[in-house]
Amino acid sequence: MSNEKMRNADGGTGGARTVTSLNVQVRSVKRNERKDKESGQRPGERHCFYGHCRKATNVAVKFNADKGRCWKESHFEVTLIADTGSLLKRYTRNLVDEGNGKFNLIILCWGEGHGTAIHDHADAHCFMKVLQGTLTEVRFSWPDANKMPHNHDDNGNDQKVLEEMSRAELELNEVAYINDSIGLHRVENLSNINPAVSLHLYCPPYSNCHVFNELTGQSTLTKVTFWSKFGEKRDKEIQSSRDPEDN
Ligand SMILES: N[C@@H](CS(=O)O)C(=O)O
Ligand SMILES: [Fe+2]
Repeated sequence: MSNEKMRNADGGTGGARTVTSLNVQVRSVKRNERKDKESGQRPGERHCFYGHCRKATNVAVKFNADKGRCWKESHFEVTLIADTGSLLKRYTRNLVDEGNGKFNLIILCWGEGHGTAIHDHADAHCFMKVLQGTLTEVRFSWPDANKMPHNHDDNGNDQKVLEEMSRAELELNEVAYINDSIGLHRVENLSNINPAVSLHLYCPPYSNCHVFNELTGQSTLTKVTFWSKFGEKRDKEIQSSRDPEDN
């Protein structure tokens, strides 16, 4: 985990609703590219991402989606309308930019105790940076009936559970990276008193992923949804559909 995680010198937040400072650099891209080649994933695709906040609520992201040659710059107004308070039962996913179809930039707002189910990332690269609070990331191996540790259910029956690979606390300004070749994960805000906010970049964007039952390894395909898009709250009906955070 620590190899994929790095601290940034500056950055910070001005509260749950507005991003006031952001500086993300992912220096492990080369290593991840190599991994991808080894695992045969997405041949020919290379991705690299960094963001820099020029002034409050403006985030510029340079994103390379074309083999390291052509840099595309976009500017985003990042206004968090999401409420991280206890009235919402689960974290909210707020789409900031669709990157012309190349990536999704999303801000996640986590109330106290909010967390995801164990999930994959639909073969996408996932970068995340903590903008406020602390998040805990637990990584799991993909289910493999031959390797999964055994446990006993309430009736004493033998069952195979997902294997935990690592557990890490991601603190303010820390950055993490995961893709499906690394494994599955669950992310949680374990604090009882503090909300958390994180910035996520998914490349390519995806609209479905799998959630996994920790006790059996069984997976379910799940649609991912947004609580808000471009600063506008989405319909209640859309928000209430099943999300990866539903267990
Ligand atoms: N990948 C999750 C959030 S995470 O921090 O695991 C999602 O997009 O909802
Ligand atoms: Fe995730």
